[in-house]
Amino acid sequence: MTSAPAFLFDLDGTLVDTAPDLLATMNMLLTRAGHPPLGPEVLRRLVGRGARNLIADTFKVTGAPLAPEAIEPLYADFLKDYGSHIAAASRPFPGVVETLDRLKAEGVRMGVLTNKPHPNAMQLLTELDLTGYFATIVGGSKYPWLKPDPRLYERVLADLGGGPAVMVGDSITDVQAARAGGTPVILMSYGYTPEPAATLGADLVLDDFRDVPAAAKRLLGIS
Ligand SMILES: O=C(O)COP(=O)(O)O
Ligand SMILES: [Mg+2]
Repeated sequence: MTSAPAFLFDLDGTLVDTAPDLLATMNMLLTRAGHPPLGPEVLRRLVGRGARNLIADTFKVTGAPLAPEAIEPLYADFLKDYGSHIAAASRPFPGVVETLDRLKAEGVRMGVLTNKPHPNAMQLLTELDLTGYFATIVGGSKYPWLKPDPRLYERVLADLGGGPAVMVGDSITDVQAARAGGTPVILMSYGYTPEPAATLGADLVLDDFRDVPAAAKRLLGIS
């Protein structure tokens, strides 16, 4: 038995730097529609509220907001294109794999809770050989809710067997989800968010993923 808490990890901007392949897909959709491409810094401000919101926001910042009925066909194109190169350039952030290895060796329960469409999340984690760390993986289209809906958080906590848990993410939806679920939340400073992570109300902001296990234990008062 371990005294460690369970961990719920966000995916994009927390475990994996997905910006390069997301950028390629968004720029394909934009240029095909006759709009200028986005730069990486703009994209990094828009990721985190699911693919449909990413499509709507991406077109909005190019000066060409979409009619609501235009989003669904673009979502279908997004899934197809993104799935064809999802891990071409996307890689785990520094320290992620070694930390997951360590936590797994300690018998810690871990899950992924992401607003990324569920098939994309499964494919990405499979191609990067990361699925084996997680007892549960919940992507944005698995249930009819996105983060920060508390029903989603409850499901994932239940999947992990209850008990103390910590959310590790990069954006405001991660903070709101954890608050609704009553668990502490750590944000990674290198992630995707329009506002600096330090302003989002997390219990702690970390620069290095390797510091997550010790910080989580401190937050929960576990030695
Ligand atoms: O919005 C997305 O597609 C990814 O979001 P995530 O940060 O919840 O993984
Ligand atoms: Mg994120």
